[in-house]
Amino acid sequence: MLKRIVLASGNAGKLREFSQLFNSWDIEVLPQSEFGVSDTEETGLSFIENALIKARHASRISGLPALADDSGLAVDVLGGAPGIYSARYSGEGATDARNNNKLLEALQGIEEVRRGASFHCALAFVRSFDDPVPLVCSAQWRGHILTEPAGEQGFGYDPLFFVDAEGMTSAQMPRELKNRISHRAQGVVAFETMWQETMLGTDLAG
Ligand SMILES: O=c1nc[nH]c2c1ncn2[C@H]1C[C@H](O)[C@@H](COP(=O)(O)OP(=O)(O)OP(=O)(O)O)O1
Ligand SMILES: [Mg+2]
Repeated sequence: MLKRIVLASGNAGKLREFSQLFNSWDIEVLPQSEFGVSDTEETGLSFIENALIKARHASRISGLPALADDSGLAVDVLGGAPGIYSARYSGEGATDARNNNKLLEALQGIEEVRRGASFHCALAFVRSFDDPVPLVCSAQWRGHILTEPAGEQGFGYDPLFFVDAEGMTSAQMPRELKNRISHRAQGVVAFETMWQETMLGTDLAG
């Protein structure tokens, strides 16, 4: 039996990472665009709520189980901003470049030791749009925000996110490294544990 789930995201950077993160899984993870699912409003007040909203929306339209990622960057000295508003940080027509510029402006004059930040990733999986027992989990990744961008890999805030343990930004990491240690990578590990505890033996997971 073909096991297919919809990946409820329109972000090309995330989709690239998920295709590697789910590479070894015995399921087909297909982007929502293949089912004509477009973005929905992210009205939640937390990463987890927004992940659930996106997963339910994609499942409703595709008729398939769906997995969503809601993620973002929380900067300590900004009280956790931009947080769940990371993608919309620079307002109407926001792009990664504008968001990064706005972040640099917000942190102007702030010394390195006070530039700590975390990437957050919430994952939500629903078997159907009205699934009363979704699988949800989340993970964080610690770093600090540089004063200028470095690196070409990845997406979003990666060029500004310096990971001290690796001595480089997440945009300077080879794809394999980021996909071993990132908030999203850790989230998928947590998700896999829940998946094995609840889904194995069901139709979906075989
Ligand atoms: O590994 C990452 N490296 C760099 N930046 C990242 C990462 N992970 C999330 N981010 C940033 C991008 C975006 O500014 C926001 C996610 O917003 P978020 O609403 O979850 O995603 P999105 O709107 O781009 O696509 P979608 O909602 O269709 O999944 O956090
Ligand atoms: Mg979004």
